[in-house]
Amino acid sequence: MEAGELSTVVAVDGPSGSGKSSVSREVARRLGLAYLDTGAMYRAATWWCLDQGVPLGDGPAVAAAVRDLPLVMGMDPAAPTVTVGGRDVGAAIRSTEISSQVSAVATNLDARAELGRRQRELIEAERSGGWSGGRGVVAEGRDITTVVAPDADVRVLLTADEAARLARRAREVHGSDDAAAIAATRDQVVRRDADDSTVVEFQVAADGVVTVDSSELDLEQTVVAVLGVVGRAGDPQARAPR
Ligand SMILES: Nc1ncnc2c1ncn2[C@@H]1O[C@H](COP(=O)(O)OP(=O)(O)O)[C@@H](O)[C@H]1O
Ligand SMILES: Nc1ccn([C@H]2C[C@H](O)[C@@H](COP(=O)(O)OP(=O)(O)O)O2)c(=O)n1
Repeated sequence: MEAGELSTVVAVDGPSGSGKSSVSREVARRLGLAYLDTGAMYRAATWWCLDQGVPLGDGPAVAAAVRDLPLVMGMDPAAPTVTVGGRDVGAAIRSTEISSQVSAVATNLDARAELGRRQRELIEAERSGGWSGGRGVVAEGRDITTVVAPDADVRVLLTADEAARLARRAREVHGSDDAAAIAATRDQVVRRDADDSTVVEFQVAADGVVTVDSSELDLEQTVVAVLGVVGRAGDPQARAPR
């Protein structure tokens, strides 16, 4: 039996507010898999550039800073961590300042190449060992099903209509989904996805990627739907030999 044969890699992509992070984390927890939040890596890279005084408009300087990024991702789904240069930045990278500027890193192709390389390394490490001891990983982002891990055992595009995504993010950030909260959230969700879409396709499922639409589902129903996709792929009859 080859090393990694029994491991499972689940790739989840989708737009902002579709539920990628909360659903992927819970799916990983229930299956005993590691959890990799690749968006947190883009956020950490943005935090690092600002911390180092690197102007986000200077593409080559951003790329150089990302190459030197001293990033450690803690992949326990019960308590994921993001550490840069020994500092826990888990809370800082969720600030509105980072959310509004992260696309500058996400649209930098050299930065994408570097972060994608690190993501592949982290995913491969979970196939043979890592936090999961070789059980595998749920990795979520925008280009995991297509660029980072197109050979994943399970590939899911998690979608939700714009109204559902705006309302979820507004409740999360502003504690309300009234008109003012929705308006205040629009930049983070709609503008950022439009910017990010210029470099990576995450609105339409690629060949072989299963779409799960969470617009009418609550969190638990969405977790169950994704577990269902994993279960079908885990069926030896359905799973192609690696
Ligand atoms: N299916 C769902 N129904 C209702 N709320 C959800 C659902 N999925 C996620 N949420 C909530 O919406 C917010 C955004 O979810 P998140 O997982 O951060 O999305 P993403 O990672 O795709 O941006 C969170 O507060 C989360 O609890
Ligand atoms: N694999 C990835 C993951 C995230 N990104 C981009 C998309 C977003 O602008 C940022 C932050 O991603 P994150 O998933 O935290 O964003 P959300 O606010 O949850 O939508 O990074 C990406 O380009 N490729």
